[in-house]
Amino acid sequence: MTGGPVSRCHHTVTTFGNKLVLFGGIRDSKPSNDVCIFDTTSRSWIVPEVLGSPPIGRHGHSALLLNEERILMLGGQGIPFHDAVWFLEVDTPYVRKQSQLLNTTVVAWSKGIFGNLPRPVVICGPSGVGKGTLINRLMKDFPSMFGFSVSHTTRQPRHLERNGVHYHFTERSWMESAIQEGKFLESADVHGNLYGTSIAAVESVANDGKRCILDIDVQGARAVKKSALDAAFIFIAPPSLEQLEGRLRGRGTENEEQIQKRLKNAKAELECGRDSSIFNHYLINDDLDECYSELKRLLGLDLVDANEVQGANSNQAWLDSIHGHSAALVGGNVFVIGGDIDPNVEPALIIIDTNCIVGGAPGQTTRLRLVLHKHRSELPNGNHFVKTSKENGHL
Ligand SMILES: Nc1nc2c(ncn2[C@@H]2O[C@H](COP(=O)(O)OP(=O)(O)O)[C@@H](O)[C@H]2O)c(=O)[nH]1
Ligand SMILES: Nc1ncnc2c1ncn2[C@@H]1O[C@H](COP(=O)(O)OP(=O)(O)O)[C@@H](O)[C@H]1O
Repeated sequence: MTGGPVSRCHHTVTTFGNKLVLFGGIRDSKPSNDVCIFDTTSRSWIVPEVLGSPPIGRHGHSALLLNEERILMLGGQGIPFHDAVWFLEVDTPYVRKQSQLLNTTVVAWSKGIFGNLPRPVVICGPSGVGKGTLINRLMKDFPSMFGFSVSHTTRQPRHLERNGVHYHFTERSWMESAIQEGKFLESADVHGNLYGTSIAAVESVANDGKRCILDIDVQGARAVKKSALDAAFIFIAPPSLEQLEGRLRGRGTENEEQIQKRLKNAKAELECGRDSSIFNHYLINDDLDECYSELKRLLGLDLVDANEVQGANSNQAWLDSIHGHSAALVGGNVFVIGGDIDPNVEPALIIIDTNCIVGGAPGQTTRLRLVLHKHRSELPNGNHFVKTSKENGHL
């Protein structure tokens, strides 16, 4: 509890049950991204635990509660189109679970995306099967399309492995407390070391508009399957255990004891790979080029020229820097009226459909849909379109 948030202006306040959720505004002359909650029953302020990577600070945005579970934050001065929609989850299953775990009030950020973002890809398979080789090739051929989820691990770095690129190499005690604090999407003991995917790792790839690739073990795959992350699961198997052993030895990164441990674990992993309730696809990495072609086919890349792939959503500017507008919710449609989109562009009417949204924290919220976007000159009766539409009974 505190005496209340620092004074500000151009923020929003949204009602949620008996609480008021305050977000953003100009604070100390800068756009803010903090979240404060006022409990109207106890008349006290709560500073919640905020999960997920937050949006950059904003002011002049609008906020609407959807389905009594998440607040849609829209626009803000100087905020580009691709960053204009964010959701602050206040009572989703994820938030409820994290609140229980952390025994405090929790809210969680999730970025809103128009249309479908390709699903993240989970790649699984025994040590030495060629996962890293295939993923490296994919990242090299399609750098603007894929981003690697950099896991945390307590294992020692190998020669040429770089901290923050291949893994975040970490102390076990640090990682265990971060897991307790809910910062990890999943974590598992693998071959005697702790590995885990942080929520920040997945979000940072998704926030760059890229398709996230996760290289995780079968325990991790099981946990991700149960999470809100709507991923595609691919298992890579070796042609035989003998060839797997040959590749592991050939790589020369493990000692004999570690090789034996990895080969022993490989048998159970290979059985799990056949579990169609987890894995959508099962690939055998015999000939590397063939396996890579098959992987590309599964990911819909077989007809794509690697040189031509660009980032998503680059030319949609209709929500660019919208601020000072008002927004209202009718049947899952967000009606956005007015607002300074650009000093040279007149206010508009925008309708955004939220009925089909999927995903959410930890990760993005996708399938927002633009229903209508009109400039003022295109609306009936110019200046008075709100009044006129009320009279007409529709917007
Ligand atoms: N559950 C989980 N497994 C991971 C994660 N990162 C890597 N792994 C798995 O841990 C295992 C060992 O990885 P690594 O030490 O890099 O050895 P390698 O697979 O032999 O190259 C592999 O099966 C990886 O897929 C993670 O974040 N979570
Ligand atoms: N299809 C293949 N045929 C032969 N060797 C392969 C093949 N795929 C990968 N390799 C080699 O096997 C070793 C292990 O591959 P790696 O990508 O490190 O496996 P993982 O990431 O699954 O542990 C590497 O030396 C790699 O060059």
